Amino acid sequence: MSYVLGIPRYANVAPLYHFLEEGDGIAFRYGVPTQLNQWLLEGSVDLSLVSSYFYLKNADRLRPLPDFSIADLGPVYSVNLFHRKPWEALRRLAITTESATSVELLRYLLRADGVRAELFPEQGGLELLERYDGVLLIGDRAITTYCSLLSVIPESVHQVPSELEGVRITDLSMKWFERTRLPFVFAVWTTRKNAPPPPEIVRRLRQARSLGLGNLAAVAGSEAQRLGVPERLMQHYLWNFRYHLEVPDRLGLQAFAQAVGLPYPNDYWDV
Ligand SMILES: C=C(O[C@@H]1C=C(C(=O)O)C=C[C@H]1O)C(=O)O
Repeated sequence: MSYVLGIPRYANVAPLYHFLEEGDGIAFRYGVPTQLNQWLLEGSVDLSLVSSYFYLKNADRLRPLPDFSIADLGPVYSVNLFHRKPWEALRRLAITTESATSVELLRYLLRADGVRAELFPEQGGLELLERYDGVLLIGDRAITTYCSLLSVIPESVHQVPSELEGVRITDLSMKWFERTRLPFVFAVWTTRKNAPPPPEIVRRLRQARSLGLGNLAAVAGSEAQRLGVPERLMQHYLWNFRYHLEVPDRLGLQAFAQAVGLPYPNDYWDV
């Protein structure tokens, strides 16, 4: 029987699995983070990238690998609140149903600034701005939405616009950085506590990550094609991530646990 890996099909995950071969004891199951979170708890996947918030909330049953993350320091470019009114004036927001972490991050950032907005789960894109003050999008959808507003690809990271065609783009990871000066961890590879990860699988995951990061241009090329966005933009997007859950990332995760009032277990598989 194959060992089942839960994978969000987002461009930011591609450097981890692009060079991982299915078969030979490994099967993939794709889903959005909110689905994968449930599948892991239920047992229909064995090892999955799960939303960091979901992990923290279910830390009595889950344990992550020690050295894998989808994290970043500063802007992430794909966890965006699109809005017309200023941040302080936001009252009714549509939120993605794909993510647990980003929604809790948004809740925290609003609360920290004393902004009293109500959040409503919705599926859709910028058309929701007709009915809401803002729309939270993540992953590929946030990237393609950003690109649809962008007329020129910025030459420098300092030229990435935060407002396009009257729509403001608030990058939640950047807002987190301004507050904490720490990385933000969106997801971790996690198993159930009663089912340790086979070392051979972890070895293959590490090897795939090395190949993915070492050949980022190839990964970016195939993801750019899949999403229909410029390759140069995809490369910049991908080189921005932190995939190793290093000490600064762990400190970021600890600060996030504190921000949302959950304990930080600091307990990883020794593998
Ligand atoms: C930063 C992102 O990372 C993703 C965000 C997740 C979440 O918010 O639950 C889960 C997995 C990550 O791949 C993104 O897709 O925009």
